[in-house]
Amino acid sequence: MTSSAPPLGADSEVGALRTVMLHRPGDELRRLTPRNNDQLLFDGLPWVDRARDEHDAFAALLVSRGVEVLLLGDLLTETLTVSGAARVQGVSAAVDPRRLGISLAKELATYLRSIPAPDLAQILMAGMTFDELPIGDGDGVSLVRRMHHGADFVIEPLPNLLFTRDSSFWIGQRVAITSLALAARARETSLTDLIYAFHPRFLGVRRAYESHTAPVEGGDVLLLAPGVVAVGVGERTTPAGAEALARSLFEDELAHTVLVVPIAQERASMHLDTVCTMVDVDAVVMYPMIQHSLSAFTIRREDDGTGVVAVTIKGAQPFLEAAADAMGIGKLRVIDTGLDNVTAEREQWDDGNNTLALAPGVVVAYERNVETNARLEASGIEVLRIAGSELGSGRGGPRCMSCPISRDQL
Ligand SMILES: NC(=O)NCCC[C@H](N)C(=O)O
Repeated sequence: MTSSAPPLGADSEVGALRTVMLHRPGDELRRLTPRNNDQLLFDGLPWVDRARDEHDAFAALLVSRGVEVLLLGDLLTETLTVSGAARVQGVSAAVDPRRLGISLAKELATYLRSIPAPDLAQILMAGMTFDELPIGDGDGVSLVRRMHHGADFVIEPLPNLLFTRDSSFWIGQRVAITSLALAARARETSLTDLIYAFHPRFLGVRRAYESHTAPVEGGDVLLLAPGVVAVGVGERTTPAGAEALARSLFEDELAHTVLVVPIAQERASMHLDTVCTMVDVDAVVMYPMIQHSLSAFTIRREDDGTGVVAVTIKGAQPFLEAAADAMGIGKLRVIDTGLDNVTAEREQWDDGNNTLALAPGVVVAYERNVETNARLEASGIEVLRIAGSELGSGRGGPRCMSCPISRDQL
């Protein structure tokens, strides 16, 4: 780390953002077809060049506001360049003998370990088809090769890498590599794991939620205030994941209170951050349809002075009340996405609630959510608008597309 780099870590969603990890859309998005887009968790087929333009504009906006932008693809290439162990691990997570058979898997793994780092990074992100297999079928006896269609994947692509918030998140000075619930995304964490383990920028960084496997996705984790974390439980993060995360955060003294928040198990609200994000130290933007029904179980770390971590569970009670209590504020202000149900539902679907705070009261939002953005501004929030017509087809907004690596402490 250079001496001028800001300290790593985050204790809130709104402290001034210093460093963020984004993923510039790449060839993994060109893998999407009408036949696989549902399975790969996209609602349509993005126009990739335009998505990249939109993303470049997002990154440029952050840079213009003094934020250091790190790109996942660059970090991965640098990691694979400096570390042989990273290569071995990355390849073994991508090459699956159960799918390819032992001989093809072995041959492919040997080949991949030998290619230049940028090419390997590209394959680990964008995958590979049988047509693209770089090794010949020698004596022509690979049943796997004969029986697969040329367009089938030898290595599945990772189009959802774009949503860097989900595959890792920082809490305190530690990073958590998450455990993604769905097959289409599971391998993403093998890449964030490599980056944080082997990239020189992150040497010495300690882990949170280490070695836990119950599903926890970063989009479900909201750092409400220093020591206070909300965890959504729904389509992705499971009750077991929330419980394990809470215990782990307590043991590492990264939190004293965790609010576990049930959310509808459906695509529109796949993560807590699709219905609620923080826009100021005491304010959230929230989908109005859930404002009065959202509840929370409050789990607290009890310290009896013996060093043994005990927990208490309270609830469920209304989320807004539980949050304000835990944060030690009288009231959590709510800015909602509109009174008209149809507009609110449309803007929630288009990630109106999924804003990224650059500082208290300053957020990045998709321009298309006109009503939500107007309501944010009417409440005194500065809204920096970005285009997202193509980026949005994966159903994620500015918060989903960013993993804050360094924020000023509150
Ligand atoms: N935090 C988020 O809500 N991330 C958006 C993830 C979208 C992605 N297509 C997914 O379904 O996982």
